[in-house]
Amino acid sequence: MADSKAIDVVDLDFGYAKLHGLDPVPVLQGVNLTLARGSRCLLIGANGAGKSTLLQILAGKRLTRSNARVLGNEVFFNTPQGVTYLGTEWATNPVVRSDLEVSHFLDSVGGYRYKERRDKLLDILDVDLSWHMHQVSDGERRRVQIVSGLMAPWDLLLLDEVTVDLDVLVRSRLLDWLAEETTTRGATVLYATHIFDGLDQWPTHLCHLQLGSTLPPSPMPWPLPASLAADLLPEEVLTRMDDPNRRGSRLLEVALHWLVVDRRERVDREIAESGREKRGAQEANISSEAFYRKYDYSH
Ligand SMILES: Nc1ncnc2c1ncn2[C@@H]1O[C@H](COP(=O)(O)OP(=O)(O)OP(=O)(O)O)[C@@H](O)[C@H]1O
Repeated sequence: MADSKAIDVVDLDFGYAKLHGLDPVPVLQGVNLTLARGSRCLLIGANGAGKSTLLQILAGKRLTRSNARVLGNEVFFNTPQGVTYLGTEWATNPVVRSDLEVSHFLDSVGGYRYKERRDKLLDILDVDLSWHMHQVSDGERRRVQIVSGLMAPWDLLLLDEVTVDLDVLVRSRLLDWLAEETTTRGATVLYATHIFDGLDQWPTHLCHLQLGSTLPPSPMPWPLPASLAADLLPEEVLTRMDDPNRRGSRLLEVALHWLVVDRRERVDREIAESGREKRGAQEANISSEAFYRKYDYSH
C-alpha cells in the first residue's frame, strides 16, 4: 500500500562538505517536516535559510545520513519515481539556450508520451511549439522548462522559485492547475518562494525555515486556526492581517514578521559568536514594530 506521507523528514542535519578534511559547514539543523499526500506547502525563509538545500535533499540530489523519506523511500539511496524538482539553475544550461525548436526539445524529454498533459500545459503556460530556445525571453524559457518538467505525471513536486519570472496571468493559471493536481490526483507540492501576492488561497500548509531549522509546528496548517495564530503571531501582525488596507496578502504579513524575527535571531547569534557588538547592538534593537515603521510596511 502506498505510504500516505509524501514527505517524512525527522531531525535532518546537513552541511556542505569542505575541502581538505575540514568539518562541513552546518546549513540545516533539526529540520522536521511531515506532509501528507495531497498537501500544498509553502517553504518560507530568508535568503540563505536553506530552502534550496532542503528541496535538493528531498529530490535525492544531496547525500544526508539523516532520516529523510519521500513517498515512502529513503530518498538518497532509493530515490522514488514520481519526484520532480524544478530549480532556477536549469535556465543557465547552454543546451536550453541553443537553436532548438521547442517541439523537438519537448519530444526529446518524452513529451510525445504525455500528449494530453503536454497540450494542457502548453495552453496554461502559453508556450508555442515553434519557438526556438535561443530566441525566447527568460520568462518564456522558464515556461518551456515548466512544461517539460510537469508533463509526466508526478507525485511530489519540489518547486524552487521557478515562478519568479512568470507574468502574473501565467503564474496564476499555473498555481490553479497545481492545486487541481493535488485535489484530483493526490499529488503533493512543496514550493519555496519569496513572492506572496495572490497566494492566500493556495497553500494547505506553511513551513517556516529559520536559519536552517524548521520552527514548530512543521508544517503548520494554513489558514492558521485562530488559537495557533494567537500563539505564533503578535497582536500587531494579526491586526495587519485583518486590515483591508494592508499592503499585500495576509501571507505577506506573516512572512514579513517571520523574516524580521529571523534577522534578529541571526544578529543575536553573530553577536554571541563573534562579539561584533557595535553592529549587533544597532540591529538587535530593531523590534518588529520599529522595523515595520522604518521600512514603511504597515501603511
Ligand atoms: N554548493 C554549496 N556549497 C557550500 N555552501 C552552499 C552551497 N549552496 C548553498 N550553500 C550555503 O548554504 C546556505 C543555504 O543556501 P540555500 O541556497 O539552501 O538557501 P535558500 O534559502 O534557498 O536561499 P535563497 O532564498 O537565497 O535562494 C547558504 O549559506 C549558502 O551560502
